[in-house]
Amino acid sequence: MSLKIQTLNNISARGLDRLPRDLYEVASEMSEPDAIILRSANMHNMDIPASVRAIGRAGAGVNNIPLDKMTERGVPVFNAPGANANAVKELVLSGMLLSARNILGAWKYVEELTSTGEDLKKEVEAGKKKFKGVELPGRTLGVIGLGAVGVNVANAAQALGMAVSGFDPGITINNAWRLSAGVAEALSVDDLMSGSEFVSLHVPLVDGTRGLVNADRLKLMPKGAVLLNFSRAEIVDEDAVLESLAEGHLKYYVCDFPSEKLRGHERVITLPHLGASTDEAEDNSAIMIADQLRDWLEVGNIRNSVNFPEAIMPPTANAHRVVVINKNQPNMVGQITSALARHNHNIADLLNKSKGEIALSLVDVDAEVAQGALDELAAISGVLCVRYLGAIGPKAG
Ligand SMILES: NC(=O)C1=CN([C@@H]2O[C@H](COP(=O)(O)OP(=O)(O)OC[C@H]3O[C@@H](n4cnc5c(N)ncnc54)[C@H](O)[C@@H]3O)[C@@H](O)[C@H]2O)C=CC1
Ligand SMILES: O=C(O)CCC(=O)C(=O)O
Repeated sequence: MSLKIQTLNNISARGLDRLPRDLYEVASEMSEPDAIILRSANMHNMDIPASVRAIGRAGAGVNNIPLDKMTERGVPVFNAPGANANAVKELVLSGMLLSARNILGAWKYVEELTSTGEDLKKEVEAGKKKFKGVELPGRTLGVIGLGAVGVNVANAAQALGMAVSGFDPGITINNAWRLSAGVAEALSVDDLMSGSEFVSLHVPLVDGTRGLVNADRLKLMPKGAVLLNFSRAEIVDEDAVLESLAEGHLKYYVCDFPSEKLRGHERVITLPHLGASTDEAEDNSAIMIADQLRDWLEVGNIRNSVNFPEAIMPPTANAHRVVVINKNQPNMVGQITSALARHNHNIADLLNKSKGEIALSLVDVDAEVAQGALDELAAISGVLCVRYLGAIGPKAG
């Protein structure tokens, strides 16, 4: 078996090394790939070949991938939850410090001084009053979205002495356990914004979060507040931010998504989508994605898919595995097992899971599966895809 993996962005070599080259061909240009690994490349207008059986996002956000189209085709999309969360947290903390202490303005001031010797020292001392800042302990921070990144940001800010509140109606039990006890629960986005001198956004870009921070909500923030956006550009109404800065209401906008309008503004700090760009985050994300893709392509297991159910079934000794992906509708398992029975196949183990419109069955059959049986499975109405993985398990002793 040889599997072809196409990369659409630079992916850490430590991750790609998890794909053994006797089994995998990995390249940025290839025809008919079995899977695609990417970071921020925009796949929405891409012609995705029919050969693709998986997409792996080496990161968190999947708004650059046509999820609905992939679900309709029966293609799982994976991401790497939490793999880059510490990197983003550290940049958010940097952003808070850059804005609280006016560091970039102060640095620019010094860079532009042309005097020397004693005159330089005098100018330094005379000029520094323009850059007086504030300290973080006691300041209020509101975190919108308490997922992998948001919880890290909230906990770190609290450890620095800030008074932190958070809003996330969909917080997972796991993230609720990770959250420091002192982080207060805001009742709504409006409630959070009206009580926060710093607001940091950590929600995915979906229909419900597009334009989440608008002119009305910016007005709720205290005068002199700082907004940090390391989520996605479209979550914030950029014109409203520029207006609020011009009115002297918002003090700083710190974000990871530059635009023509934002660039050059003295109270906007934009970084080149740098949140996840550390050695550690790039390695973690690529390793996680490579391992998950291997588990899916070779064994049929699904971990951390955003459009497919979690499905993990240890291979049965001496069995041959069939993976069936179908629309989540009644009587599919019955039809799948009947089709196999018609070909005298005995089922050794079976797992069926569903999520939204998609269902997946992992079927371990105790002998090699005939092509006729596979054709019959593929012909069942509602089946989107059938994959025959063959003998994947240990040999019985
Ligand atoms: N700048 C960068 O390089 C990076 C940016 N990101 C962005 O940050 C986002 C969050 O990343 P993670 O924390 O890893 O994702 P996550 O999936 O762990 O957390 C997202 C959280 O947002 C919550 N949420 C969704 N809609 C909400 C709403 N309307 N109000 C409040 N909470 C809401 C969810 O319940 C979830 O707990 C990503 O989707 C991505 O867009 C993530 C990593 C790197
Ligand atoms: O891979 C990157 O550099 C971007 C990371 C990111 O935005 C994400 O993980 O959502």
